Amino acid sequence: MDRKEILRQKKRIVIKVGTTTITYEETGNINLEKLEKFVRILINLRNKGKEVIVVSSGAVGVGRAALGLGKRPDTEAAKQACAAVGQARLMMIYEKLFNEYSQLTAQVLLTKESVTNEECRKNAKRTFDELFRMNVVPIVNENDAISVDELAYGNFGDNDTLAANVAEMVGADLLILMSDIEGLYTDDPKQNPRARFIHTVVRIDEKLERMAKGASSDFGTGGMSTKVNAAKIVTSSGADMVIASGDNIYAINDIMAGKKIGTLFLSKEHGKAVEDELSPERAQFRRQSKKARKSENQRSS
Ligand SMILES: Nc1ncnc2c1ncn2[C@@H]1O[C@H](COP(=O)(O)OP(=O)(O)O)[C@@H](O)[C@H]1O
Ligand SMILES: N[C@@H](CCC(=O)OP(=O)(O)O)C(=O)O
Repeated sequence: MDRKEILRQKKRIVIKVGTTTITYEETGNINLEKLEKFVRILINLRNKGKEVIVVSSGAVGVGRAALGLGKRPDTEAAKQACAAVGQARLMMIYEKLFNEYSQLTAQVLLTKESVTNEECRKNAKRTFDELFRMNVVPIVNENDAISVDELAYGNFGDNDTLAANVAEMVGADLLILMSDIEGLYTDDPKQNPRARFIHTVVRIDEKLERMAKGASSDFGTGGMSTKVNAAKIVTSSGADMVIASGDNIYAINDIMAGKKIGTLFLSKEHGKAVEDELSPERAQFRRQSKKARKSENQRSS
């Protein structure tokens, strides 16, 4: 089971772009050239028959730049006001770019309840299903102007976790996180020059979780720890996940073609298959234990 085999057949894909991918670090303004390329890549994926959902960060950063705030806003109200300004601007630009190719988009702003409350989750899923049926590309973000989960606590709603929850909700088979770094290292390479790159993650354990630290830039939020958290959600739901650098936005095409770009987190099922390929004895032991459990269950029922 190789990367090409796994990635080329993906059908429903969630792609998350971080603030650092779509804005200029020095100014916080939107990188229009990159956003335009990104939109073309998305439309091309649709032309190939794939279904895509975008999870786009950037509301706070873009709002902060638009309002001319030099430093990161330090009150919740200021961050939320930035998000309200920035989200509208961001959507206006996405809308304009998609419109050039007559592709309809939709803004879907979610809150924690959209995922944790069963009724809201059902509604959100129904909306996504309908949007897919209508050939619309949903552009998702957290409803930052009213939600405090992400802005205040930096966990649930950070967009890495949000993207994972959306991928799980819509039954996506692949989540791609475009970041300011090419993937997962054994430690934060910005702090530790001896950190080594990890191409494939077969299984997420505590050791791996400890490697992933927080964000180091002024605009990024979650860092690697929220990405590994996202990988846990996604790989348990049966999908694979890739983290890659948004510096080269065309990397999305290479990922879809199965090239060795970024860090691939294998779904639990694929991870087991790879482990079994590496160790046939282990595969045999697993099969035998499964058989023993089955006959034990049959005896006791
Ligand atoms: N083990 C690690 N491997 C790679 N990057 C890491 C690791 N631990 C922490 N990081 C940091 O995570 C950052 C990426 O996350 P973040 O700043 O939230 O950006 P984005 O939202 O664009 O993905 C990297 O720039 C890096 O400094
Ligand atoms: N929802 C927030 C961004 C949250 C977030 O996770 O940001 P990032 O680390 O840039 O992906 C916004 O749109 O500004």
